[in-house]
Amino acid sequence: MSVEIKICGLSEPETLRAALDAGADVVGLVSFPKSPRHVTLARAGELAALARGRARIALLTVDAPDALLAELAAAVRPDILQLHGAETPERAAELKRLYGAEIWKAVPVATAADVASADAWAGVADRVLFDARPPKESPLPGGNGVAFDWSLLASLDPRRAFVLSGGLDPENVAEALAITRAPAVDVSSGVERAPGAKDPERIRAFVDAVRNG
Ligand SMILES: O=C(O)c1ccccc1NCC(=O)[C@H](O)[C@H](O)COP(=O)(O)O
Repeated sequence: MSVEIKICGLSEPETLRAALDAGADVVGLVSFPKSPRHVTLARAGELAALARGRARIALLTVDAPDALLAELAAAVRPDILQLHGAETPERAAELKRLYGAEIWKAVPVATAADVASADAWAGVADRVLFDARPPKESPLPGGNGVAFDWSLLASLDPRRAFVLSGGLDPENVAEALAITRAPAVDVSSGVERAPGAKDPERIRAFVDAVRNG
């Protein structure tokens, strides 16, 4: 089966189109004001309208309050809610009920125990997204362009619905897939020319590296 590709942190129509044209399966919109990839409510709605029907849309939030989530969900109509904060399984289940979207829960990984902690999300998260632990000085819980030790995932059942994330790029994704046999990959910094500025050429190179090694 082909590996699912998510390009995250798209914030401009031009680069969103590049991701869609390259064949991304999922496009991610970040609502987190400290992020260089943050999109306003209006921009999120505009980008979602461009993507709808061509790729699934992931809305990424970090402990967003109810009122903001309701506004974002109305504007974006996300297929996926990707949670990067301290959400509990109960909160995630509530959001799934409210918005009828898949839940992808980011789990930061540095050790085997971190990977095992993902079991707490069984039956609640449709996917666990294994991401690197953010560097101490980073204001961002994700999107830091940092990889973790991929061998920590090597014994996971590839039939399990997980997403490999963190520090992937066109140059390393084939090796990451060979080690983890991940059914899906997620990238942000690795397809940028500067923080928040996606590079269409690197987006195409990433998709090509996943599809063709
Ligand atoms: O991308 C951001 O700026 C961001 C901000 C706040 C929470 C999460 C964020 N990104 C999460 C993602 O889904 C990234 O794609 C994932 O962490 C991988 O990022 P990268 O290592 O830069 O490829």
